[in-house]
Amino acid sequence: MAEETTRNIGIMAHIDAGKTTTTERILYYTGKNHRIGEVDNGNATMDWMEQEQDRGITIVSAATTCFWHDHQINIIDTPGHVDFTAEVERSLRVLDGAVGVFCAVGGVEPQSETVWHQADRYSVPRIAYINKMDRIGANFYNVLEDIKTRLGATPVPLQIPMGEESSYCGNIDLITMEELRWDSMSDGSVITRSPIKDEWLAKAEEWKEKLLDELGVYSDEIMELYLEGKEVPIELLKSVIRENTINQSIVPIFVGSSLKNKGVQPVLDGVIDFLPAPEELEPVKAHSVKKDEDILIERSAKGDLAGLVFKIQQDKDAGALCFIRIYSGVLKSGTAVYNVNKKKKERIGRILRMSANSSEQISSVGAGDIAVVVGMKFAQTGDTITTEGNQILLEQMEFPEPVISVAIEPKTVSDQDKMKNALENLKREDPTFKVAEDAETGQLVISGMGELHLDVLVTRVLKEYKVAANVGNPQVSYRETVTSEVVHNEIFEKTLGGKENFADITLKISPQSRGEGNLFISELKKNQLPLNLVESIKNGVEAAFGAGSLMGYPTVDIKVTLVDVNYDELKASETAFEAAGALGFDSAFRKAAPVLLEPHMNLDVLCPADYVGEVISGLTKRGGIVNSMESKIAHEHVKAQAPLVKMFGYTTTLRSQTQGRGTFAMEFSHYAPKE
Ligand SMILES: Nc1nc2c(ncn2[C@@H]2O[C@H](COP(=O)(O)OP(=O)(O)OP(=O)(O)O)[C@@H](O)[C@H]2O)c(=O)[nH]1
Repeated sequence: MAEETTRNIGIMAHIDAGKTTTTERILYYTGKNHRIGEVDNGNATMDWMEQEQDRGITIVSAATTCFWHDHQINIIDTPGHVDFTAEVERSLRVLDGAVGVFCAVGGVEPQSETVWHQADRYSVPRIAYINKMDRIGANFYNVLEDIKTRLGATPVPLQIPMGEESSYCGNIDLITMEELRWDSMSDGSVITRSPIKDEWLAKAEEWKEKLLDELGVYSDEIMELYLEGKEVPIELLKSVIRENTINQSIVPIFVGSSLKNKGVQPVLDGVIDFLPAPEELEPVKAHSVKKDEDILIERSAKGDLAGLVFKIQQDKDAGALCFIRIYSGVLKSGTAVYNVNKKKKERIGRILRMSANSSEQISSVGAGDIAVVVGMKFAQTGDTITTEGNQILLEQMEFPEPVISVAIEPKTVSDQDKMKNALENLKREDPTFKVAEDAETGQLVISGMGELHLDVLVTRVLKEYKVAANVGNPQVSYRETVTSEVVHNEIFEKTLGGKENFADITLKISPQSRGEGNLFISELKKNQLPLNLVESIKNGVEAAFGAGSLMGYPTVDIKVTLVDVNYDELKASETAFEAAGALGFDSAFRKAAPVLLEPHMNLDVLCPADYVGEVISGLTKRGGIVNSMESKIAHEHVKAQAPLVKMFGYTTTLRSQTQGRGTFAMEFSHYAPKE
């Protein structure tokens, strides 16, 4: 299929906005599904993992292909919970456009705000779909306002609903000025288009004017026709909307009720009409390993192969499924490729195109497309796949450090092996998940981005991989740093294998600002010490950065300066200088007034006005600082900061404080000294 007919899109939504229901309808109408899967029955095809069905939420993004009006749409499912940052970021990285799904009752919830802003950072063009128009309390116009004020976006409705709640019966298409109706008793496959009846005419004209007025800002041609009272051709409207959606000036708005099978097909039309095809986008940023310089890669099937592994999913039968986005060239089965990150060659076996519940084997996949390669051995999420001759790295994905951890201990020896395998698989899938061994207790500690993230990981180890294990309570991941400047002299002297090893170095250790990270620099004069030995000291210091001497947590924001050395050519060795670096750092660290840092989180809490007092006092009790409070249409929005350690179990507290009506999002903000 030609490139210009491909769309790689994500569906972004707050939990419960109806992403799964909407995706199901999309797959149904695009003819891939035989029946409509209902989330409530736990048989939705996208939610194929057992655990997702238990929890009723979508946690893992699957890439699913469907076809609509001679276009291929690859849907990259995007989780809506900020605890799954890595999932969100990795899918944003490979999609070219997105559909934001909002609930007509709840509007913009804190988590959709976070995900929306992540998409801003990745410059992803978006259209939005306001779902659940049939629900009691549905208000299309409130959500428009919310999108404007909370997301800072420019919503441009291309459709408006006829009625709301139980009287919601269809949409007015403001582009063609027609009524669109779906038979309530049917599966919604058939749309009846008819001229607008008197009842809706005034409203339709009011919103058409608003549409023209808004688009007139971007097009003199539209503005002139509008001012002269002339008809604006549909093609002109569509091309101006397309251009300004792709450059992210506007967000076209669609509306419907996925559950009632109304309003979904126009969203699919919108994906094709207004979201970009891969080759319309800027060349891709990459780094040439051989030349050590940044380069741009044309998005063409004729170029050298460049693909990004954006997801790994373990399949019980097939093994590792590697989801790869191809940016340039063609990936063919039976050929050898090169994994630049792992510096390993791999053979490409089967290539599959995935639909929600089946897969089709294909022989190749070209630039702009997405496919799954079965059984790659080394690939990990984030790796670049290319040819050996063309060593380039696509822009790397950056993930925040995990802030919470839990100890996990296998019950028997056989569980130990199973757990090793499980953790290894999970690590390949999820780069924000870390495994480490506690230096003191020898216990395995796994870390993640939040309580829910860890909970999901632990449940997968126990249930999916069937490992019997004891699991500790979640712990905050602390960091260690220094608060004063100290100069320290370290002398290393040891006879190893009959040879004297000697190093004498002087290090200055000083605190850096929060977030600056660790740094090693050398202030030695030229020729004071051979460069390989400076490198050895650096290696020693950097290895020691990994564990502070307070409690063994990683250190942050420390600058180490090598200020002097005593070099004895006969006794000097790399081993000695590396050891001196590591030991010198440890001793200097101890002297430089070290402190423990704990993660502080940004919190966004939404709740109805009646509960806001209790919510704020609850946050204050947990050591939170309320930064602002704003009254929104349906709720109060409280922004606060609090130490993560005090926020354990907050989901439950908030639920009981607000009778289930409060929601919150929490994100890492900064590290601060532990009180
Ligand atoms: N009344 C009404 N309910 C809907 C509509 N769409 C979805 N729902 C219901 O809303 C709930 C959440 O829908 P999902 O499709 O699972 O939402 P989601 O955004 O995928 O949620 P997660 O998988 O948790 O992220 C389910 O109970 C759906 O039946 C709608 O148009 N109207």
